[in-house]
Amino acid sequence: MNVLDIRGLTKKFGDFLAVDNLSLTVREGEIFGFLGANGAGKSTTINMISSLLRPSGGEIRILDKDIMKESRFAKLNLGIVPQDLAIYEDMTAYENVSFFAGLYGLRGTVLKERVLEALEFVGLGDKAKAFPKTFSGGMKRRLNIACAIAHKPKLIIMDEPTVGIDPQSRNYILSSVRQLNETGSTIIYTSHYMEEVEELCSRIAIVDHGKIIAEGTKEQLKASITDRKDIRLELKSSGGGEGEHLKDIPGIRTVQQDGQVIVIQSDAAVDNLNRILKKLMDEGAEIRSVEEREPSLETVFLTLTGRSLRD
Ligand SMILES: Nc1ncnc2c1ncn2[C@@H]1O[C@H](COP(=O)(O)OP(=O)(O)OP(=O)(O)O)[C@@H](O)[C@H]1O
Repeated sequence: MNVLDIRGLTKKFGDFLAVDNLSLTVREGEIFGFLGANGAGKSTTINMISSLLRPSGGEIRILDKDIMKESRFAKLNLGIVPQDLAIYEDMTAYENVSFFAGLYGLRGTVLKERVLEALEFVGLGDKAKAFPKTFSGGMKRRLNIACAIAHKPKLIIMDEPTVGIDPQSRNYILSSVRQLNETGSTIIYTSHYMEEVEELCSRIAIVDHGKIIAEGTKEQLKASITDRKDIRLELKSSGGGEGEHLKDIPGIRTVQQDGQVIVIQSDAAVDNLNRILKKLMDEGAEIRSVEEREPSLETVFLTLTGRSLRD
């Protein structure tokens, strides 16, 4: 079954077309990656799915029901974790979750139980009476998630839920996403961290200038890029900057160096490995290992959009 069906969605701001005839289907049980560089149109699309913005054209269906015609049904079945924290500092953690659960339609004892359950789920069970102003950034992000899930929605949209938090909270959030998915929620996930998307998502859509320009599993997206390859080199030691010397070798598109590891994106058709190795050795570098591999998701993104996901 399709949890989300978007057909021909369009949003104009004056003359500017922020979302341009976008169509997308998300199936039950997926963790679906929704990727785009800054300004690509992700938030505008998400705001239309959550009825915060009115589309200029097109149709959005949640569980096969039009969200404009069946707004209560859509509200009950959708949970949104917004990019900007939507929590009230002067209300306790319990009151925050309770407020949102109420908006989503819960009442009475069920509401109380679900709020406590959601707080427990995000690891804030013992902080029900605490105020968010005493929380770390990671705890606030987790509270933001609790607010969106207490009503157990079928579809959860998470808009960059791991921005600006410590690695421990990030891991906690990533495993919560998996757990929510395993217990029956379909997830749409946006992030500027490609590793997260690569690890979590079963299917991915790339949006650029308001349009879907590629969609598929990681494997399908990687296989679609036949004209690029990644070369990964590890040096025995590094004085820094060895990769700089490689940029003018024919076929090389980008060179990224992180300590002893150099990752090169190159045209697949150009046989330049010998020249790369010779240049490094001429500079006195000692090479520990060399590996040619299929393009990473980052390379796929860069090739299709001409931009890096984190620009
Ligand atoms: N209310 C608005 N009025 C005018 N232009 C807008 C409005 N909201 C968004 N835009 C423009 O629409 C485009 C898409 O913006 P959107 O916020 O959807 O991008 P995004 O993909 O979510 O980017 P980010 O990763 O930075 O959140 C941008 O060029 C933005 O400037």
